[in-house]
Amino acid sequence: MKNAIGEFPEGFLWGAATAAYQIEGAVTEGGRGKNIWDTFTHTPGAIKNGENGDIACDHYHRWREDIALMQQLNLDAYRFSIAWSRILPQGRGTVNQAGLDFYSRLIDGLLEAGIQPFVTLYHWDLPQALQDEGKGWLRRGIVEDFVQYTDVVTRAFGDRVKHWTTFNEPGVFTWGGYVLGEDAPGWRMQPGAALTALHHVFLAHGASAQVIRENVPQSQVGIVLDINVAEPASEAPEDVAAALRFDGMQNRWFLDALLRGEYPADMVALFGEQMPRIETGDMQRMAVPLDYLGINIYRRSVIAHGDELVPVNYCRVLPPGEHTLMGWEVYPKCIYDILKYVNERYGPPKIYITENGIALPDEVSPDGHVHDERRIAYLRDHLTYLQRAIAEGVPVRGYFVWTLMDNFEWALGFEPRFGLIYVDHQTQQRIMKDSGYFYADIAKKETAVK
Ligand SMILES: OC[C@H]1NNC[C@@H](O)[C@@H]1O
Repeated sequence: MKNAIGEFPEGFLWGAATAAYQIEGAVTEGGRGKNIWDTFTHTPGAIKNGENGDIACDHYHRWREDIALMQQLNLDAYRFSIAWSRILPQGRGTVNQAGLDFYSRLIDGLLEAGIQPFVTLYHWDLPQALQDEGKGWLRRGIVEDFVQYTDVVTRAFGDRVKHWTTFNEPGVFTWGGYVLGEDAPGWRMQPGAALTALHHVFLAHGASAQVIRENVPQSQVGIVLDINVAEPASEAPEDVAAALRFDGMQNRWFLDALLRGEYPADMVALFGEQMPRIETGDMQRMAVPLDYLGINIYRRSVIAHGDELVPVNYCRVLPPGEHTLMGWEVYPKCIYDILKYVNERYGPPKIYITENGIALPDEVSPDGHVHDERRIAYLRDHLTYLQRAIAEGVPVRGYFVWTLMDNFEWALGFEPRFGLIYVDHQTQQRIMKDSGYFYADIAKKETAVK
């Protein structure tokens, strides 16, 4: 298919992405159980401006309106996550039928609108009961809980949902949750805990993939990683070494484990005593064949030696130039670089860009529109580099903008606006931004030539 950016493969999917806790709200409705982000966002000082996702975009009640907006965007696909605690309020055991019913209606609505559902099983919102019982992902038994959750959901929706992502950005919610303290459950400087949690997440990923394939004929199974090419800030040996360590932590730890069944030796040596307990067969259990790799990419990583974040000892250098509201550099070539990096080293069968977007201080102009020219430029420039990588043979089969509509940006609250659609979080009014119209034109199918 051809559009204003260039030529894309036939069947290329144009999508947008969201996550349950960031958009749904209705945290005490429909039988939903508490999760660790409910707890974390109500912890004083945890979230900027003391904000939380109790209401968020009220998507739980407005999902029909939101599907209509997806149709205006000409979306082929919509990536969203299911809240585990809506399905199993206590994390295991009794199933909440109202939770299944909500997602069933949403999925039917998407299919009626001609939009393919791409489901993420876990986008950070662990049922609080599992955290309380045994520290959540630190308990190896949680793998069985995740298997039960996978089984319930894939039996319920496998007749209509074919694309299943097990986890979104496992590195972010473990490193953020156990080292940086920026994500739930908010622990700090526990790298050993992060690595143990991550090991159990990897095991849960492998076990979940097996269940998905048993329950869903013709399923496509993947995982979503936030990988990022590391560039040394200088040619100084300590910066080059730091960039290699960063590459090991940010990229090879995940790609080697999940695609090759081994942790990278240099990082195993570096982590030493912090390494998780690995039982015989673990590495084979996690490295199940994948139908696709999801890549979330926003920026490049310029890395120098640092005294913090022991033992990886790196710090990010922010180059001059344009930056986003997240403090991230705008560097469109990052999407080309990461795709070439992954394809040349690991050669996954299929790749989706599962998140790419920019946080801006969007405002509604007096004319009632949101003129977000910077987002249009960001999308255009990244898509141009994406098209170049595809033309050079990288098997990218779809692209999802982060995000459909302005939503709850975790520890930063609602201030960073990433959406193609503006949301007034007081009134819940939705306004298509100029970038939404731009993207709708990109995604529009060529009208058949009569
Ligand atoms: O920071 C922007 C996004 N990054 N990936 C995970 C999403 O939940 C975030 O909102």
